[in-house]
Amino acid sequence: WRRYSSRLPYPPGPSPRFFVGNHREIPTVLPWLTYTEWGTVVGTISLTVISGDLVHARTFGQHIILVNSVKTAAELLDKRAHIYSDRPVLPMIELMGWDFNTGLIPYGDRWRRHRKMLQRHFRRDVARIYRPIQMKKFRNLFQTVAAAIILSAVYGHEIEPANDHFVTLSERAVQKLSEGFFPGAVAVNAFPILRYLPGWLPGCGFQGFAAECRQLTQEMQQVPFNFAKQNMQDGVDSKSVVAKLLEAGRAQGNCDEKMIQEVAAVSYADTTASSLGSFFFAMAVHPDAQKKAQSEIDSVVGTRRLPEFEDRPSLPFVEALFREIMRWRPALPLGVSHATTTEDIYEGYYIPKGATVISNIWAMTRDESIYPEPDRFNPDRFFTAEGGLNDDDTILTFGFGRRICPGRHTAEATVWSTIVSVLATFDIAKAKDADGNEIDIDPVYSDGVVSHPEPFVCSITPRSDRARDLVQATEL
Ligand code: HEM
Repeated sequence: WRRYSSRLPYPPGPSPRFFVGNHREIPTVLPWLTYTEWGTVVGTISLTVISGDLVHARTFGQHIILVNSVKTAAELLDKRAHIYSDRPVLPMIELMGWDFNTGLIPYGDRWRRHRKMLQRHFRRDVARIYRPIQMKKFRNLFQTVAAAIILSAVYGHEIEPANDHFVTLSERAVQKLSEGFFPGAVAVNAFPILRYLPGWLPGCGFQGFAAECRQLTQEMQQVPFNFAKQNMQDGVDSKSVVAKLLEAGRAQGNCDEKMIQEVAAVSYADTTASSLGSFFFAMAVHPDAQKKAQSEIDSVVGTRRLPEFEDRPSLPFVEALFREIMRWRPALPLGVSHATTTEDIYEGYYIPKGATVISNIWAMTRDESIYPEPDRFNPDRFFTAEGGLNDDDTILTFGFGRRICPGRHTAEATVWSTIVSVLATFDIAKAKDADGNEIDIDPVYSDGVVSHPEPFVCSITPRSDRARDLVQATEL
């Protein structure tokens, strides 16, 4: 089988050059756009025949498999999850201290233990416990709303409205992770031996960068953990995830504090803020969709109270709007790369062991056969001809298979509750300049694993005196 399989071709893709492979074609800016093009273009100078669903490229010795369709992602990453659930080995990640993160841990026992802890506290039924916090924290600005929820649930820490120490630590570490792919760093990932060279050698600037990042990743794990542990010892906190994990560990006599620190820190290096930014952007430029959602909320909920999670099934248009935000601007356009633990054959193509497998969520959310006019923001696409919500409720940007985002139930509830609470009480629109002209909004989305809109100006005004009074008077 081995002899047979190694004679099969790799999936189609750009022709590799000697030694460097396709290193020069791999884009450094918004790569998901180029990868999506590779899935649709047939034959250019450097491209051989491209079938679309599966594309093969190579950088130096590393095989890269791009999965461009939901169907193929389901076949490989879900159904063959026993093969496709590893992560690529990137020495730079370890040098930067980011290897504590569940999302980057190789498939195996340590990952399994992490996942079990996370699932215990974030699975669908447990995620309901955080609903009161989700509703309460809506009062904060949207940039900090996600961090406020997760830090309160995980560490029992109520964040400062601005410049919160814990939030800053996480933001700086996440920022470094996105920056960590400059040329020197890419070279270490391709040639791991370089990690042993001293920082003063030319081209070894990555060592200093990595040391700085390692310091941050350690602090973001230790500082909030010590806070929660101290509160627990002082008898102030027994409800946070950290307090519960410590208690359970101690009761079982095998309390792995390091692992609890890691798992807790994973939860607050969170990406929910990207989706919230896209929501404000979408609402400012699509007033019709906004009005439609507001009318639905007003007619179902009335104006004497704020929406609750129990209202969710009665708000189909808000549901469609939520799905469309997550589809239109997926927070992780390329997900998190998987890797194969053994070789595989798919539709006559050979996929080697150790290949990096990239789920191109951007391409999947732009599949015209499922989402006509995919770049248009259109929540109505989630309704059937009969007027009911269709069954397309899988949020692709949470990834696939055994490595699918374990925080998805909490994240989904945070995004939904923010959408519905904001729309019930505020109007979002384009801001106006001094002459009263509307200021156009077209935010640049950042590169990196998480793509979020760069800050933009928009107007957020209370919908009416009644709504404003309600917000002020209600003990949220
Ligand atoms: C809108 C918000 C979020 C989005 C779009 C998102 C998306 C993702 C994606 C695409 C992956 C990789 C899936 C794959 O490998 O196929 C992932 C993994 C992960 N996410 Fe999320 N996530 C979000 C929020 C959260 C939250 C709130 C938490 C914590 C409670 C969380 C914890 C994790 C962890 C621990 C992993 C690694 C799982 C593993 O490798 O086994 N995420 N997420």
